[in-house]
Amino acid sequence: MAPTDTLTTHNLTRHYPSGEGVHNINLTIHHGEIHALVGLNGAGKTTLMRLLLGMLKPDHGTVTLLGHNLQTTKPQLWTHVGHAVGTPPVYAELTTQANLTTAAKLRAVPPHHITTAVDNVLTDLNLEKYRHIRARNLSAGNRQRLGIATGLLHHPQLLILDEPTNALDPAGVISLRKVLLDLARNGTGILVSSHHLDEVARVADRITVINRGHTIGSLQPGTTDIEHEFFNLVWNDDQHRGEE
Ligand SMILES: Nc1ncnc2c1ncn2[C@@H]1O[C@H](COP(=O)(O)OP(=O)(O)OP(=O)(O)O)[C@@H](O)[C@H]1O
Repeated sequence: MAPTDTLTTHNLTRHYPSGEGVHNINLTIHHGEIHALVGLNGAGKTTLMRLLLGMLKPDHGTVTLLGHNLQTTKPQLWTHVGHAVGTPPVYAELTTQANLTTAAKLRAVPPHHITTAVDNVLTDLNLEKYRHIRARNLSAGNRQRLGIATGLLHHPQLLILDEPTNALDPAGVISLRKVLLDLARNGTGILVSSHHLDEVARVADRITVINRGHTIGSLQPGTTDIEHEFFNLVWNDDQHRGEE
């Protein structure tokens, strides 16, 4: 693992009984980069992210996270990692503010900095007017904003977001884009999955394509016809794998 990497994987593999899963994934996320993961429904994006975060155990392969083997790492390491993968980790009965304060404590934000960290993320993700609303009464989009906010309010060194914009309105997409660019500018390595190629192409430094559980190539964020490039890669991979 180079000092510039926040995360590397080596031949990371997890098979489901159906034969699906992810196979021999070698991935790096550098400090300060936004690395996008794109693929069709069922390609393996969530499975891969869950493996990276220790939510699933691999059959083979390793994950090195901030220089530590994921299997043997100490709990303190997680204070440098943020994520929003799966159901937002929010407490339905707590207000937006109380959820964020709790998340800040769990992520070891110094006590004297918690109020500022919470206020900043409420502003950055336009949640200020929902500060005193219980999470169970938030709309789906605002609950997604809150889930993302709990994942990044401690300015982690590594941030992993699965489909963070799927419930967001255009204003939310723009707010999140700015937040991610600011974090990356300050050194956070970010892995973000999305179905929206145009959107990820605006923020990503690198785009990795995953298909049928394999990483099959990368796309250049500035490319004009990026969708065409994407479908070419997927189509060629499908032809190559046939009925495998
Ligand atoms: N717990 C599980 N048991 C068996 N198969 C699973 C399980 N979870 C996922 N799969 C299968 O593994 C494949 C990859 O699923 P995954 O959720 O990782 O894809 P994805 O790229 O995140 O898809 P989407 O874009 O639809 O969210 C799919 O075919 C899915 O049906």
